[in-house]
Amino acid sequence: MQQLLEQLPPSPAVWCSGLRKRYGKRAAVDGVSFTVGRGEVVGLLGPNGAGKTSVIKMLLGLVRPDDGEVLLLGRPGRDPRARARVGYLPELFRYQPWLTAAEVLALHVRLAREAVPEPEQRDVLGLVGLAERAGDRVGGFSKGMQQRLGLAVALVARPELVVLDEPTSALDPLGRVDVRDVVLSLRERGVAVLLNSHLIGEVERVCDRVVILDRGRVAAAGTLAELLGQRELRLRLTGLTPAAEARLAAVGATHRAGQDVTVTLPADDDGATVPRLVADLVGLGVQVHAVEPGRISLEERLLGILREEH
Ligand SMILES: Nc1ncnc2c1ncn2[C@@H]1O[C@H](COP(=O)(O)OP(=O)(O)OP(=O)(O)O)[C@@H](O)[C@H]1O
Repeated sequence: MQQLLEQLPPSPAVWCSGLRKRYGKRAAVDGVSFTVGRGEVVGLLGPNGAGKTSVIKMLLGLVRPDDGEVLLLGRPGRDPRARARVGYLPELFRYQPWLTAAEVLALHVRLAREAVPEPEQRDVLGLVGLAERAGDRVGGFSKGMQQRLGLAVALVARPELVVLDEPTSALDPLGRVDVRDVVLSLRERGVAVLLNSHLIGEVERVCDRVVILDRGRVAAAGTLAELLGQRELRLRLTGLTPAAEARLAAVGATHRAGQDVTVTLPADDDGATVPRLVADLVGLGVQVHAVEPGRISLEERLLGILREEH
């Protein structure tokens, strides 16, 4: 039996099915199902009031769903053994103002019952850019510094799943880049991340998959490639010859308007198509004035999906 269990693929980091929550007459969450695989970074997007925070709170057992099931790391969401392996940065939070940053981390390590040695705790403070403030009381921290500390709290007890609710709302542009790097390094280490953010560019840069909520329901979900569809390449070229035109057509459907040429890139492009095409065009005597990706942005796609729904 044990052997059989070991052969099973690891259960997803998050699995939820049919989640529902009503507040009075209003359905805040109305049948939401999705998964976050191990080591996967999934973005939760949607307009204000779509139900994102309610979903996150139900996943973490902080709000009791009216209906639906949650499994975290293969265990029921309310199981403390599952919760101990989950790092959470809430949307709104306050740490004890009389504690220092290092003391807040030590407290959360104790709460998670994980033996994280002090140097490792200090490294986590360094990771979020608070190394020099470890001994300072949290009461004197700016909002952005509190948010960085919140991120450190979410990371410190070696979680297998990290849930970040608006992790960069108080951060300056540099801080946002730091958070992006943190998320990417979590993914590299096989830690799953569920990220709720209004910053679509941020989601687009770090997420493998996106779940779009609207009025309590999943309006769309998929990988960025699935949601954004086929990619295009826009080129500005002069000196096109029939041979160069044939080379362009070999990549995919082409559309030409004067010097501007649009080519559809193959769905399985491994990143080598564009540099090879440009090198070949130059080799064929074409002058390449501009090359730019023509993929629609996640923001455009999100607005399109939400408009269709309303
Ligand atoms: N404790 C509560 N009592 C009453 N209504 C609530 C409560 N929590 C959430 N709601 C309602 O549920 C709906 C979803 O709220 P939720 O905070 O989950 O949205 P959200 O997508 O996280 O929004 P935002 O992007 O503005 O943070 C809203 O209509 C909100 O008013």
